[in-house]
Amino acid sequence: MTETLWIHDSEDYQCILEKWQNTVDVMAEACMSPAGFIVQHTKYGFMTAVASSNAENPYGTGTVVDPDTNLYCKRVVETKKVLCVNDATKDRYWDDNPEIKDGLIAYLGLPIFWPNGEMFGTICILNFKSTHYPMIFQKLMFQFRDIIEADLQLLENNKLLREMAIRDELTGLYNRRGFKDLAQQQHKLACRLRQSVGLLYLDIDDLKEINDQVGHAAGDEAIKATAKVLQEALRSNDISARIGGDEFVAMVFLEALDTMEIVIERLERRLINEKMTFERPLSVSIGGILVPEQDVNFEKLVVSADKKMYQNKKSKKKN
Ligand SMILES: Nc1nc2c(ncn2[C@@H]2O[C@H](COP(=O)(O)OP(=O)(O)OP(=O)(O)O)[C@@H](O)[C@H]2O)c(=O)[nH]1
Repeated sequence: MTETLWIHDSEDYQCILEKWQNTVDVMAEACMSPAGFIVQHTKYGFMTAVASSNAENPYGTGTVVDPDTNLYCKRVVETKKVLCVNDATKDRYWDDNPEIKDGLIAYLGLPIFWPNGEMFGTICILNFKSTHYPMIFQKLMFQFRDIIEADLQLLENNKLLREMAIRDELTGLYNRRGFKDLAQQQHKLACRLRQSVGLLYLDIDDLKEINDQVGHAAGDEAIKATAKVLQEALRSNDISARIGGDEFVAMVFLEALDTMEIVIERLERRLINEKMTFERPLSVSIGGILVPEQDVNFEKLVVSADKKMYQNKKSKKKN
């Protein structure tokens, strides 16, 4: 959740930033402050996610400051507590604070937390003159902080729900819906780049037998092991999904020297060598087809790849 990404770079947060702008403007006006901010903190530093739009505010939205800079907000992030500075020029601690150089000598700020309790950043107001902030300002800012944290919770919940709709719970791979959406997008990109694309269909051999003879947990282990091999053996831009009980698909982007046979052989080698806790090698049948450039119907392509897989499974059973 708290990956070190700026919320500014995430599409999910664009809708909320507009609302936060109004919040910060109202907060600055109500607290008679020339500069109010919501600041995000990541390992890359501090960013003014939103800056109040007062004409005299020296810092605009999107200003990034190095993580080691002795900002007022840095102190809030370190202590995870409210910070009230009436006049920073009277305290040597702030000698190297760059905000003083810009005239902002008074500060009132509170920490903001992500829903999982990690630090998000701060909400704060600053002033050009020595200021004794009345308690009502602090109360007001706590209220605004609660609104911001509720927004973060809502957005993270939405992200989680969206993620759950496209992911398979057991393996963490995409499910059928997630695969279809992403594969369609990536296929278009590959066509533009004139890159060949393959579609693989994988089906675990005799999973019913494993379930019946060794137990359902062993069956689950075989499914998870197959998913792990797909994740590890394919490239990061290839797309893997579990689309049924013991059925998987993968869209692979073939590099110049790769052929689909080479990719399939690599997968087969990795699968057979995968260590299981039960006395049986992991055996998976694979079928692959090349994806045409035009008019792609993924449902039909998956059926074709499935047929190819089935031929391979039949020929294995004969041997
Ligand atoms: N352990 C476990 N088993 C599952 C899961 N989903 C489906 N299965 C089982 O997977 C088995 C698949 O059986 P089949 O389709 O007959 O395939 P198979 O036994 O692998 O036989 P072949 O495909 O012919 O090699 C069924 O018994 C399902 O109950 C799951 O999430 N966990």
